[in-house]
Amino acid sequence: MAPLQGSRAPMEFGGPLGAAALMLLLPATMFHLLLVARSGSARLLGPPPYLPGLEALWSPWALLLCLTWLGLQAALYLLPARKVAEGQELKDKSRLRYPINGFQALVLTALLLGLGMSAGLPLGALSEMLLPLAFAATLIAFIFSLLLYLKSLVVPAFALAPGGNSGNPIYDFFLGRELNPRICSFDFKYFCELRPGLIGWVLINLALMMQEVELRGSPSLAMWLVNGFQLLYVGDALWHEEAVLTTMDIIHDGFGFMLAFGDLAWVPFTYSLQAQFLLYHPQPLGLPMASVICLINAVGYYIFRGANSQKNTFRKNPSDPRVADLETISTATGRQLLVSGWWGMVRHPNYLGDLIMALAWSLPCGVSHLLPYFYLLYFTALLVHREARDEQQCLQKYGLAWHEYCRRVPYRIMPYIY
Ligand SMILES: NC(=O)C1=CN([C@@H]2O[C@H](COP(=O)(O)OP(=O)(O)OC[C@H]3O[C@@H](n4cnc5c(N)ncnc54)[C@H](OP(=O)(O)O)[C@@H]3O)[C@@H](O)[C@H]2O)C=CC1
Ligand SMILES: CC(C)CCC[C@@H](C)[C@H]1CC=C2C3=C(CC[C@@]21C)[C@@]1(C)CC[C@H](O)C(C)(C)[C@@H]1CC3
Repeated sequence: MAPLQGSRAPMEFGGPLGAAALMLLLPATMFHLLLVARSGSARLLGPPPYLPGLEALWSPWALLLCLTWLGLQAALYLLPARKVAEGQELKDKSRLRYPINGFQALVLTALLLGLGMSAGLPLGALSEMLLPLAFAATLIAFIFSLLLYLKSLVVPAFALAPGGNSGNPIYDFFLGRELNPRICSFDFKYFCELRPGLIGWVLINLALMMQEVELRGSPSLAMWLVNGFQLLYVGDALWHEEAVLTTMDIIHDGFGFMLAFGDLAWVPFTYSLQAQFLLYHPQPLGLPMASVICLINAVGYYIFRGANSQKNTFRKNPSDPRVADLETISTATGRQLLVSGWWGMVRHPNYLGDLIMALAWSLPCGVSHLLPYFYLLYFTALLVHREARDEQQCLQKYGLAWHEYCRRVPYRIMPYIY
């Protein structure tokens, strides 16, 4: 068994008790949302319309479909990539290599789907199977996390994540012990973060749109907007796939239940909530309002992409002409921090852009219900918490220089507010 790390990171998420509560609460919330979205009243805060029995949740076909989907995405991951990128330096000074072919996987999935649909594949029927599919995905996430936990017990100490090896099995199962679990060159965390869940999300959105066509003859403008905005977000993530290698999830967090469930179940089945809502609660949307919503999404995307690209370009090559003129602070690690451009506006401009987009994804659903705004509420909480975790890590990495950055750029996410 791998020894525990010398210096243990402080526990997050409320320790073992918080982790245990989240492991129950997250799947329960996901099923609540799935049930409520199709109910007449669609009340986010009310009780679910009914409690489904096992026969409504369990379907071997749904399990088979989920496993086939994972198999297809794994096969696409293994196809030759246009580029192989190196990750950040690890504790043993090595760097892992990652295939950059996520966008190719999206395009090939779309082509296969197009072929399937022209051969009569009833994609809309997927929208009737969301409950058993979500159940199967949750089951897979639990079993997968257990296997990951067992695997982590036999890896050397340097392969463990800084946060997920507290010695408490519940906490470590939740957060993930091993930083980069792999079999040969197949990296499970990197694969799950970007492929099955994100592509699954847009697939579910499309299925809901097809079902709307079946029911009402044509897709509504609101459904078009939600599908379009979220496809742009997923396409962007896969186009800029290499940038995920510098996120907290890849660099810092282990691969445990939180990310396995988040990637495989939470993202596809809760992030598609607006499209689910629209299928059962059609909303009128005029062109002027639709134009305003498109503008909000465009502003959000502009900030999100501008900020993420600026940081990624700077981290790759600080002398790149696109960032060379920006003002910086030097740190004791030899790395620099940007204090002008997007990163001089607030300390997390990318979160601000992401939140503005989240608002634009909910607005097509009107203002009669709180339910489609769940993503915005959850995402605000997630990013506020994530920002605090990142600040803590940056303070540890950069010490005084980070204090100086906070003095120069006092707002975290929203200028003059937070
Ligand atoms: N849709 C979703 O569910 C989610 C989306 N996201 C999105 O993912 C993206 C990535 O987010 P995340 O990984 O949390 O964090 P960031 O991309 O914001 O990365 C934070 C890191 O950036 C570096 N950094 C911070 N400040 C500066 C600066 N001034 N100059 C240069 N480098 C700096 C630090 O790392 P270092 O110095 O070591 O480089 C810091 O740890 C965001 O756009 C976020 O909105 C995130 C979570 C969920
Ligand atoms: C369910 C729990 C409360 C928490 C689970 C969190 C995960 C769902 C998210 C953690 C970080 C994520 C990122 C993206 C999706 C959601 C998760 C996995 C991301 C891939 C979305 C697309 C973006 O462009 C991105 C920057 C690549 C994102 C990276 C972080």
